[in-house]
Amino acid sequence: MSEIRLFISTTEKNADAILSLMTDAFEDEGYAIATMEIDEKRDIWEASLYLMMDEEEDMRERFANLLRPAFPEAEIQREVIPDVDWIAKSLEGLQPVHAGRFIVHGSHDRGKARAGEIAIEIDAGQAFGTGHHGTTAGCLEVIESVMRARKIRSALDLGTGSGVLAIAVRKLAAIPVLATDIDPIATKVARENVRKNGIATGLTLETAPGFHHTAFRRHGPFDLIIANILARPLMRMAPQLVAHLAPGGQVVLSGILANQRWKVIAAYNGAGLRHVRTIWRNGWVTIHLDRP
Ligand SMILES: C[S@@+](CC[C@H](N)C(=O)[O-])C[C@H]1O[C@@H](n2cnc3c(N)ncnc32)[C@H](O)[C@@H]1O
Repeated sequence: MSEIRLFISTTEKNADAILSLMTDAFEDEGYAIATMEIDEKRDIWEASLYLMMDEEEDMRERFANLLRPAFPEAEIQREVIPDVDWIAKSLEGLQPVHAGRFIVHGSHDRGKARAGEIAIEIDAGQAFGTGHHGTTAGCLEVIESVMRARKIRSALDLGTGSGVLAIAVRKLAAIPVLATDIDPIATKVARENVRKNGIATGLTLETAPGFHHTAFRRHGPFDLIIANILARPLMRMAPQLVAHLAPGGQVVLSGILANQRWKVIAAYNGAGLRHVRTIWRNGWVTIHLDRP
């Protein structure tokens, strides 16, 4: 058995319809994953279907039959994904990651930032958030664009993990940032990373589940709330999260799979927010919403 990728270049207009066709047709088979990868700068949208199967088997015809009625021009490409060398992969995982203007790196890669890049030093520890995951990278990109376009005076990073996103906000602007995590190990790791990044003041770390801590009332309401958790808890906490958002505030949510995004957006629309933009990174989406 090998991993095969069938993929098709498309446009923003057709992306949703193609992804839905793929998910509906193949998801019950258990071995297929449909994802959308987007290169926004070059406006390239690529819908991919990953399948585990014999290398000789070719599903292109079945895939083409599915797409042809709506997309007769669609050209399906196929590649065999080489077996993963996990040692090489784990070393690759230690390489610096570029997301927007940020470069997230370990201590061994200090000084690798190029002119204009903002360096964040995170050593892989027991907390999530080295920048390699599509959710973290997506958040970093959206945070940068939100903070470039709007005046943000305070921020909350809920589910801070390694502290990477809170550190990113603080590196963009000298504003007060509250960063919380349900996991005390994460807040300990984050504290160490905050120190390593030379942030001595203005970033408060607390261990708290959801919004259960007096710090939220003390520091809020916030102009920017970032939460990279998962779709279900994000949907559950929509009313509370919005209650801590200042008028005109901005929200960045991640930890959401492509096919869960409409439910998350609906939950936040119901709580009074407006959808601004969604970006895809490695099969995960990051959503930007605001309070009109
Ligand atoms: C996917 S990690 C994100 C880490 C980091 N913010 C990033 O973007 O890389 C999610 C973090 O949220 C924390 N978390 C999960 N549920 C939470 C909750 N209800 N309240 C606070 N933190 C939570 C987890 O412990 C974990 O550290």
